[in-house]
Amino acid sequence: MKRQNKRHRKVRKCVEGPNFSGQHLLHNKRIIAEMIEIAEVRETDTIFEIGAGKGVLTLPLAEKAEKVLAVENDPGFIEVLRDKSRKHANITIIPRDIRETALPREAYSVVANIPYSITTAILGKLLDTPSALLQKALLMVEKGAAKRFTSTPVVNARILTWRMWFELKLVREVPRHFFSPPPRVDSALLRIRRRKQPLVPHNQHLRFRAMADYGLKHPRLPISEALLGIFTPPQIKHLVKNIAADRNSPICSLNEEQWATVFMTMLRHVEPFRWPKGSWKRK
Ligand SMILES: C[S@@+](CC[C@H](N)C(=O)[O-])C[C@H]1O[C@@H](n2cnc3c(N)ncnc32)[C@H](O)[C@@H]1O
Repeated sequence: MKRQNKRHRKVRKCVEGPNFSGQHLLHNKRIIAEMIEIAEVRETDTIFEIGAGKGVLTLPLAEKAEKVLAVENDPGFIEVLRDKSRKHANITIIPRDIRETALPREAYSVVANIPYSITTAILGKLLDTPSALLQKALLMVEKGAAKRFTSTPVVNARILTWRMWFELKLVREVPRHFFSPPPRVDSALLRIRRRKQPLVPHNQHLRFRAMADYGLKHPRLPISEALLGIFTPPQIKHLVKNIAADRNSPICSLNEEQWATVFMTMLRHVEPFRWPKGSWKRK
């Protein structure tokens, strides 16, 4: 271990513009064991680990899963990982930036203590395309981010769209002293599960996103005003009755099931030229 750390420091010195971003390594054995347990890793699982660091999660994951694909972009950590995983034929190290790494082409789950500075980019990569092969994920994230992804009412169209296909839950808060060095923010475990029944069909995700962007442009606007460009006033009257909502309530008060009904009603009863056009770009 000492030898590896020395080597790590040595390798770091040779790297141009070292990347220290988000390098808060887990050192608490209890939370590592808990993460593996909450993630419900099975022996047939392919685990995609984002930001493997020195492998504190990688090695126990490899004991449980069929294989682990460990993404890491710090050359020093990659070398430590290579050393440590020598005896584990089921670990593949992917020495790349996660933002430029292709997702697995087989069904996979994610277990990771991710770099917090690119949380939204990582979530977007995993969740923006709902028909992809992601089965479930357990991510260590900043507590504030976990709250934003899981809170109600939903004011963000992208997060609402994810929730049509995935259930997101903050499962536990994690104190700063479980990390070395401790981050400046509190952390939490975010569990993501694919819904057994998606609330709207997968192939409609871009169209749903366009409608969500339109509807949530001003989240506090009354339902009847926020949806007026899509539905006619008589259609809105039927719609609010159908979803048991008050036409004067803010549009952001709708839950995921109500949004699904709004969307399916639009597809069935509104002429396509009135459907909002997607103007969003993937970040
Ligand atoms: C919070 S640390 C977690 C390390 C390890 N999994 C642990 O729990 O101890 C995040 C890791 O992500 C790596 N990382 C940061 N940015 C990355 C990127 N863009 N692509 C891949 N890995 C990245 C860092 O080098 C670091 O090892």
